[in-house]
Parts: sequence; structure tokens; C-alpha cells
Amino acid sequence: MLRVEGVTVRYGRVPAVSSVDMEIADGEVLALLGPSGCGKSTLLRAVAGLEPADGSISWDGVDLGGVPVHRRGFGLVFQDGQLFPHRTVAGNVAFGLRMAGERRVEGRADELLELVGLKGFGPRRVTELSGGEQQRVALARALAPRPRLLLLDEPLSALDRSLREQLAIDLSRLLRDSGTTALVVTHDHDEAFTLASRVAVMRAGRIVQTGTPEQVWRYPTDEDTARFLGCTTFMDGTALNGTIQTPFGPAPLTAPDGPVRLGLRPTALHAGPGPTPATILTAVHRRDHIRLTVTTSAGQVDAITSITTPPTPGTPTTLSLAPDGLAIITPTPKTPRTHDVL
Ligand SMILES: Nc1ncnc2c1ncn2[C@@H]1O[C@H](COP(=O)(O)OP(=O)(O)OP(=O)(O)O)[C@@H](O)[C@H]1O
Repeated sequence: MLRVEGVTVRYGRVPAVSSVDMEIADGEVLALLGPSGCGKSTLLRAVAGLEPADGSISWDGVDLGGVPVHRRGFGLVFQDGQLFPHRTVAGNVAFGLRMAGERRVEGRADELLELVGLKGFGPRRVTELSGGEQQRVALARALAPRPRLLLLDEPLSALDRSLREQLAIDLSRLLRDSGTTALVVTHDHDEAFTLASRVAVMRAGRIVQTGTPEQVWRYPTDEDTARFLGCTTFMDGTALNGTIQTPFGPAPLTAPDGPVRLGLRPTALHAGPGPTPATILTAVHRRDHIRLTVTTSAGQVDAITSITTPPTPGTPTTLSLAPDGLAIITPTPKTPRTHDVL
């Protein structure tokens, strides 16, 4: 397993990563999720050995401090694949194997190309491939030597949206089927939740929350995290016996009895038959729904409605509550770190 303890990376005097603790168990896929510039890539690069870091990075208890990049046994995939343009597809995959000292190169390269859905592509020139195909080759090249940890830095973000969504699903299956231990850096929460068994949310150089996708999505640790995860409105509610009373009606969600802070994503409120009167202010067409801003007695909020019933700004409507769009802000309990106590 990978263990990162108290890791800090500075560029000049400014820390890009501050006192990060993180673990990745064997077979686990951890997504580092956060906004641009929060330090995700820097942390990944420190784990890879590409960036000098203070603190400790170890694998199965062995400190990697003095171990150079190519001796860590980690595979790397970057946003733009970084393939060798003068080599064929098979040549690119085989390169990774030769670097790792593997002898059975041809067969293994074919095996990997089949795994990433590029069977028969071996003789093709990489310059003749689409962006998605190139990323699959980069993945095959990184996986070929059976790395003990695969490091993926925004592996899909250079691709267009529909391809990205399909490749995220394929990649998720591939990582799970091959039992690969991986660290994936992304700023896209859909991608993080598709790929990862656990998500670590980063902000300003620190990990602010770690949990399963469900935990992070439903119980963000603070309003900034909730906002990053799509919440646009915040309000107070009250939890009692497995139900949360909100200004828009009850939601069957679990929280300790008492006052709760709620984050609402636009999908939490649907314009249509419902108990809450509202007036439509704006309507914008999104992919599979219409996004609204509406006024209610609880203030201005975002909501959605179906594209089959295009609404007119200025008209009255009613809202119903969809609990799936609600987040319950749940501060992570502070656990003292060893060196804080000492
Ligand atoms: N080589 C460098 N020299 C100086 N500062 C750097 C360097 N690389 C990154 N930084 C700074 O460190 C901070 C973290 O950068 P990093 O690339 O790790 O963030 P990120 O979360 O991966 O963002 P993005 O998704 O935009 O790549 C940023 O403020 C960035 O400007």
C-alpha cells in the first residue's frame, strides 16, 4: 500500500501541497479531486518522485525518499498521453515493457491492446489515432509492466465530453477488472465518482475530506466543498428520526437529530406538481433538462424542469423536493495528528 505522511511540496517559498496524509490500499482507486491550482498534480508528481517533497512517502512500509522515478514501480499517464510519435502503437506499448526489463514483449503488448479495446491496432502509427485511442495506448503502455501503482493525471480531460464519459466508464471497469491500484487526479467530480472507490477532496494544498463517493457527495465537510460538488444554495433544516425538515418539505435522509446545514443542488428542486409556490426568473437549456432560477418565500433558488415543458420567465410554478440533490454539511471530526500531539 501507498502511505503519504505529512507531505509538503514548495515552489520557492509557497507551499503547493501542505502537510498531506493519504493512504491507498492495494486494489483501491483513489481520486484526488479539487479545483484548478489546488495542488493535485503536484501531490501526484511527488508520489511519482518527480517533485522533491518534505515528509514521507512509502510503499509497503519502505520509504521511497531516495528511490528515483523509474525504480518506484509506478505507471504514469498524463493528460496528453505523451506517446512517441515515431513509434507504432505496439512500439509504444513495448517500450514500457522493455524499460521494465520484461522479455515477453510482443504477446504482452497484444494482451494490453486487447484489454484497452484496441485489438489489431499494433501496427498503426500513433499519429493516425484519435485522441481517445491515443489515451488508450498511453494506458496500455503504463499498465503493460504491471505497475504496483498507476498514477493518472487528468487522463481524460483533453477529450471531448461524450468520449470522456464513455472512456471514464471503460477505464473504471478496466482498473477494477485488472485489480489495479491507482491514484487519479481530476477536477471533474463526475469523473472522480465514476473512477474511484474513494475520493480525497483537495483545496489550497490540503486534503479537506476523504470518503466514498456516496459519503463525499451526500455529506460534504463544509460549504466550499459542497459548492465545488454542485450545491448552489445553502439553508438550515432540522433532522428528527431519519427525516430532515427543509423549507421545501421533508426529505428521508439520515443525520443526527437537531439543526442541520443543507446544500441544495439545482436538481434538488423540480418545477412541476409540488407543495411550494415559486415564480420563474430565468430558464436555460442544459443537456437533458432546463435549469431555472426561481423566487420562493425561502428566497431565490435554482431548480430544474423537463425540456418537454419549456417554462416562461415571469410565470408562477410549484416546486417539489428531490432528496438526491441534497447535501448535508457534515464537518469532519478533527483527529489529532501524531506530530501535533508530540
Ligand atoms: N513548476 C512550478 N513552479 C512554480 N509553481 C508551480 C509549479 N507547478 C505548479 N505550481 C503552482 O502550484 C500550485 C498547485 O499546482 P498544481 O498543478 O499541483 O495544481 P492542480 O490542482 O493540479 O491544478 P490543475 O488542475 O490546474 O493542474 C499552483 O498555484 C501552481 O501555480
